[in-house]
Amino acid sequence: MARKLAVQVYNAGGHLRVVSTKPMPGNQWIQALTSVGCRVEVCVENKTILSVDDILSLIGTKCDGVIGQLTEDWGDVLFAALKKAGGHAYSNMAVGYNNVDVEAATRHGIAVGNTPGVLTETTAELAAALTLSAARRVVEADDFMRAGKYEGWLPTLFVGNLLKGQTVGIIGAGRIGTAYARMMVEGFKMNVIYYDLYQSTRLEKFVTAYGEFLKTQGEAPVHWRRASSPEDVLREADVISLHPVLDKTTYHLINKDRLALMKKEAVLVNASRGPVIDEVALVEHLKANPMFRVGLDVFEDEPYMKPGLGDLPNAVVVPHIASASKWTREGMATLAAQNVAAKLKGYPVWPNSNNIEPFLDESKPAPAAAPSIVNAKALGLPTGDGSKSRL
Ligand SMILES: NC(=O)c1ccc[n+]([C@@H]2O[C@H](COP(=O)([O-])OP(=O)(O)OC[C@H]3O[C@@H](n4cnc5c(N)ncnc54)[C@H](O)[C@@H]3O)[C@@H](O)[C@H]2O)c1
Ligand SMILES: O=C(O)[C@H](O)CO
Repeated sequence: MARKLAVQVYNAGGHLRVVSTKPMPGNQWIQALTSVGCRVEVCVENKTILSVDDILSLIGTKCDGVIGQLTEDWGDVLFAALKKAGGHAYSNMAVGYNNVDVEAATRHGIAVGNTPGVLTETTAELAAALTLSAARRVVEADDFMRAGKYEGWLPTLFVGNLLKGQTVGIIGAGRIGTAYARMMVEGFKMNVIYYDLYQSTRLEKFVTAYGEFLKTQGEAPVHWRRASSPEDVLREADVISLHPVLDKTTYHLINKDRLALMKKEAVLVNASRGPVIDEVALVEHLKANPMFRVGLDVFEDEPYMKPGLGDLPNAVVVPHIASASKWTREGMATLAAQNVAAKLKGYPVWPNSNNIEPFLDESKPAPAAAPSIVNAKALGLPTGDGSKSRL
């Protein structure tokens, strides 16, 4: 018999029961649910990652919708239980949903939401921070300083890489990859080479226009190139940042053979998902190439690092914090709640998940639509901007 987990209840009399597996920041998300008649139960158990059994006990025998986290295994067992409890809606509080078996959800008629857009710039900024930290050896130098080893300026102390005028490689030039590329182009006048399954005309147009602008300032223009393979990017770029989704096509996209193609002094950044890199191969590569550096926000077996990674001075490692700004995390919670609330109310799905701004504008009521439902088509859900009613 599953253990009962501690929950905090909002709007106890609400007729629709929605569970959030974690407390989430801000109040707007609770408001989005209670204002449409939901009783909201937030799991406050002191346990970082909930098991499937934990979540089964939270779902119980009557549950209309759930907001869950990327650390949880949302597969057939949980969707079957949610369906049996009368549920119709699930939302990840994340844009990535590789922890969700969307086919299983669809089979059980459950809509799956995610939270695109609100975290694009925040995540790209952290990737940029990791790039700078790795290129300029910020963490190594900080450790050295705190250890009382600094005896005075030296011409050879912590020499790193200059970014200006170098080439940045993007693998996965979607929302975040494009935002990161723009930062590196505008900030450091880097040239861009990218690999994606689709053409990123937005990125290409931006780099072309910025190159023209630089020319008017009497500066060298920047250039872009779309590569026909990840190998082209790895061979050519001085900095490579990974921003694809995690699926079968990107699992271990960076492996031993591909690491060997990269420049000896290249910087590799990953703020996508850990399994995009074969982390064992990466540890070996870092050991053999001390001037090769990485900045990692995500790890293959989170919360763990592969043996040896944490001992290497040429790796900067942070605990999956790329979307961790107050505005972004509150916005993610709001979008997740709006996905669930709108589905339970029978509202349509917002037609453009690349523009979710109207859902985050607190000065106006949110559109009566679900911001982003990834299996909307498979479930045959209608799309619409919700102009007929408001959430
Ligand atoms: N570290 C974090 O905290 C954090 C925060 C936000 C997002 N993410 C991760 O970043 C990912 C990207 O988010 P986004 O909003 O930019 O998504 P997006 O859908 O806009 O971009 C993903 C891009 O990956 C491309 N892609 C898919 N398969 C590919 C392949 N085999 N090779 C190359 N490119 C491929 C897609 O065509 C798309 O352009 C998310 O799925 C999530 O896993 C991590
Ligand atoms: O996919 C996501 O949204 C992140 O990993 C958490 O922000």
